[in-house]
Amino acid sequence: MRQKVIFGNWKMNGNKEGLISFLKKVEKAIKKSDVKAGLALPFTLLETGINKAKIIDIAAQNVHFATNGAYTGEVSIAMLKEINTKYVVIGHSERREMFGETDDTVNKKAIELIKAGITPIICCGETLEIKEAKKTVTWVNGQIKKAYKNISPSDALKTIIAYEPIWAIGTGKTATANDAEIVCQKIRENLAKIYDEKVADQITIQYGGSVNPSNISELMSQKNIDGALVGGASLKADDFIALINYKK
Ligand SMILES: O=C(CO)COP(=O)(O)O
Repeated sequence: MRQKVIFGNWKMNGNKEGLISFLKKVEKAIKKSDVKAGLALPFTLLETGINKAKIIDIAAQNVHFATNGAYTGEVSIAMLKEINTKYVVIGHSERREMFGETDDTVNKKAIELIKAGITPIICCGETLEIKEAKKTVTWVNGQIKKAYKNISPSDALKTIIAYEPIWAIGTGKTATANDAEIVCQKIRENLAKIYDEKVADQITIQYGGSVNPSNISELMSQKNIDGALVGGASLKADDFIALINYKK
């Protein structure tokens, strides 16, 4: 059985003091369970998070695929590795929309992260326009196919996928659990076509988009939804605790 993996994505929020008290409160309250909890933090908070967190895994929200060089403002994989970063979120729709992330850069980042032993959390998801044109599955499967180009089956197992419909991010509109399940199931079928069923069956697929303490249980009860990537609701310790300790 796949383990549930619930990560908060703090986006461009938070500070050191707030993170330290958040971790103290949350780690005390997280019940021993089979849920893996994580937090994707801004670069400046990574080291604090990694040093202070005992249970929660820490992720970066972006990285550059190049080893080093003239990329002003960017951070390399080696830099993240030096501070012991275990996960990096790549291809988030906000990065695709505002910072020029493409399927090609997502693929390059995934390949280099896997080489470095860091788990990429590969984001995909459709706009409202694509959803309304009933092209969600084609779109998302296209993103996945390109993200996994030249990645071997054994390396594919070292990745996580986050399905985040763009129209559901920060809008309060969640995909219904059933709609999210259908897309996640289609992603898994696509992985089975790219690789095989055994590989597809082992890859964690998270859902993201307005996940909160009141809808988490229903989403997590779906067969093909293996966790969540949570923005807004991960910023408050009490909500994050409720998400991790969700009622099964
Ligand atoms: O983008 C998200 C997580 O990466 C989702 O954000 P919200 O949970 O705020 O909708």
